[in-house]
Amino acid sequence: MPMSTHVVPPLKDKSLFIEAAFINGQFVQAASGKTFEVTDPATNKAIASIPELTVAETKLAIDAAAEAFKSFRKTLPRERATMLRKWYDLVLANKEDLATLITWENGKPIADARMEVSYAAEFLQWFAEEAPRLYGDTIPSGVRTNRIVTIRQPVGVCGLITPWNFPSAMITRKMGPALAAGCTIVAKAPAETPLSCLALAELAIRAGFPKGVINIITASTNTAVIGEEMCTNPTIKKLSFTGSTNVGKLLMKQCSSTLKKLSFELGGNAPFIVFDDADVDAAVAAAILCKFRTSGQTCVCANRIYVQDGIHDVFAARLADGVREFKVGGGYDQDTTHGPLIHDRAVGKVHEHVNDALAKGAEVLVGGTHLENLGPNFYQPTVITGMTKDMRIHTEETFGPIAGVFRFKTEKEVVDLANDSSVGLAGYFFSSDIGRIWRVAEALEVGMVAVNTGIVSDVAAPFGGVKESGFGREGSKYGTEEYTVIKSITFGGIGELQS
Ligand SMILES: NC(=O)c1ccc[n+]([C@@H]2O[C@H](COP(=O)([O-])OP(=O)(O)OC[C@H]3O[C@@H](n4cnc5c(N)ncnc54)[C@H](O)[C@@H]3O)[C@@H](O)[C@H]2O)c1
Ligand SMILES: O=CCCC(=O)O
Repeated sequence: MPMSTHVVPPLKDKSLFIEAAFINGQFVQAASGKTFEVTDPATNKAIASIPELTVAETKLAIDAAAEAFKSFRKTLPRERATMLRKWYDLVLANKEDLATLITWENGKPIADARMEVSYAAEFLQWFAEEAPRLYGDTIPSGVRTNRIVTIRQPVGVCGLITPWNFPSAMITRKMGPALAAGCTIVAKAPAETPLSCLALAELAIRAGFPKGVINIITASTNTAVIGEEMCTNPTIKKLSFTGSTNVGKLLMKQCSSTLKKLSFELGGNAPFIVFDDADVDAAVAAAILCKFRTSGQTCVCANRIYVQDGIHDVFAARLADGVREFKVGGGYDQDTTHGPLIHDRAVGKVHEHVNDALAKGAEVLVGGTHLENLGPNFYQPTVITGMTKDMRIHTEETFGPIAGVFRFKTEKEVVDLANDSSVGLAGYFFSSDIGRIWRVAEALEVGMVAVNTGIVSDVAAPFGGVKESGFGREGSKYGTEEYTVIKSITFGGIGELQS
């Protein structure tokens, strides 16, 4: 494979820097010779040239996955567990290189990138443990002479599409359960961050996954036509997508022609509620983690921070103090706490949200500026007060480092505000009243509630949303269900004991 002329950061294992797609066990270039550039968000400089594959090459990958499925589906769960476990070990053994690649292509600080690699690896470990536990049921029959059992079988070839914000973890969260179930995979790597996905594929080969079981399609301008192929090709039996709600809706429409099994992990607009009876310091610390993780570019980041009247001013002042401590900079600087946004469109959206709030009467306590002196994609982490529900931050996911603080008076008022959204992924609140904790947790229209903590992400917990945040659950004991189908087997003619 041709090596790039770009300056590769000092990887211990340089073979993990891969500028190729991965089809049927081979790293390949596009037949057309076309490539697209991956850029470093901190500088906008090109860092890699990746093949721009076509629909025809996507079909080859789908066919390879279908061929591989014939034998992979028959592997013992324990054999798949062993491969997943080996892959987990290899990911951890190469943690520093994988983190270096994440920081390079995504921009997040190296400490966060290391945490992402650990998080990504945990999905492989977890599903290595789940593979041998794909249990069925025995079911009492309504017919005296019948007996019913169920078995869970792999759904088949799976199409996986993931975003750039967690270049490693979003892909292992899907590949882990798919492989545990005995499925084979065609994954479309995000155009902004394909390097992590390709390095993981190289480690998967070393872990022993047979050729054709994992295939990685790379493309930028051809993304939409390749997506359409993945949705309409009848050989793909399941599509799992993580990304925006609008793209999710398009893919769902396209998948209807072949009625695929679907999982959609889509956009959020998380409410973060702080009641008067909360521990304010704990709530401020959690809001900082939850809102500004990956510079606000996670689907579960707090988007609307509601603070009750009695503690509003002290909370907002302490939140702003915390944000003033941030050190924004390049991801490889050891003292950087927050890196750049992914690209200029992200910066543009963030700035529009701030300006919209200011024009409607909000006030900036800290931030509100594009830090062009650091690079094209840096935006100062921002705290705004005086937020109201007519502002864009109330209705749209900002996906950036802006903490908009709303004031509220009653429990009912804030639950109504929190639920006034077309999406429902995560919701957070802080309170010390056990009755209120139950009432509010039950009333929030979201897939994941966090009480007195700012982090919901845990491989053991089911991850997913309601409303237009999608459906299906990743991680947890439910994760493999998305990649299996239940078959019932009815045994007849059993009769009475023979004498
Ligand atoms: N619910 C979750 O678990 C979760 C996790 C991470 C991100 N997200 C959401 O993802 C969004 C941010 O990511 P984004 O802006 O890159 O989202 P996006 O929907 O634009 O892109 C997501 C992925 O889909 C691909 N894609 C785009 N158009 C496509 C098409 N027509 N056919 C096939 N693939 C296509 C992109 O290349 C990318 O890899 C946010 O809304 C965020 O909330 C959700
Ligand atoms: O951005 C979405 C996923 C983030 C996470 O799993 O914590």
